[in-house]
Amino acid sequence: METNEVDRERVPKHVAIIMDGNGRWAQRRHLPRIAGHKRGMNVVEDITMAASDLGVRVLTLYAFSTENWKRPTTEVKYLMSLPSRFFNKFVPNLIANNVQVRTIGDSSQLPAETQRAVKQAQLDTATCDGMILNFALNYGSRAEITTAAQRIATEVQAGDLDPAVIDEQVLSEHLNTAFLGNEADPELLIRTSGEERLSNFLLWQLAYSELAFTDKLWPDFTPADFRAEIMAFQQRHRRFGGL
Ligand SMILES: CCc1cc(N2CCCCCC2)n2ncc(-c3ccc(F)cc3)c2n1
Repeated sequence: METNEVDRERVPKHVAIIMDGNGRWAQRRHLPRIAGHKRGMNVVEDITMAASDLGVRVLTLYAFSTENWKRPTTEVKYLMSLPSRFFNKFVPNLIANNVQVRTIGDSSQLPAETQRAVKQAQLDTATCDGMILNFALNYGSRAEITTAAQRIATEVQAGDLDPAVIDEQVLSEHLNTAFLGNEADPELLIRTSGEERLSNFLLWQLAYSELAFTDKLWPDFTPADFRAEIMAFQQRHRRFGGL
């Protein structure tokens, strides 16, 4: 049965998004690339509210990859100012909607001001027990898995871990997403701008996820587009009287 409403009983618990197309959006309008990133930041708040309203438990957003350092210095500098801009503008609304901010990735390499803003936002929202808004910052999945392997090997070497007990659960517990427990693996990945690649994002966690690719550029992605992706996900999982 087709429907034009989201079934709130079957909303994916964890949704991950690769927010692509910001530079292209600006170029099509003969604007500087950073105009696309600025617009994209406002879309982050719109989609965060839409996801929270639908009852999504975890929303993971790929904000800055380990590969993004290769971009022009001026663009990286602007990107690194966005967390502060985001929180100055949206923290009151996040708290009003009980949204908790978390991050994954190696934040130690970010500028001090960026780290400060992110740490402050996590402190300000630590008691919120609604949706978790999880920013992937200076994140790379292969680096995450490599670090997990190194940590497991160190525990074995120290005699704290028997190699015989190393299973998928043990590896998951050593990933950045371990704090998400049973909700660490996204049920749905959305990537905007028409690119159909994972780009070193959550490679372990996405093993069984539905992958949705839309041609919409991130700055043009609306709450209605987000709800349409959730409905499409539910259509893929529609029950025909079975389990
Ligand atoms: C650090 C790069 C970056 C880029 C970026 N863009 C640019 C590229 C993607 C589209 C969205 C806008 N956003 N948008 C929000 C944040 C943000 C990150 C952490 C945080 F705790 C709060 C907000 C952000 N961060």
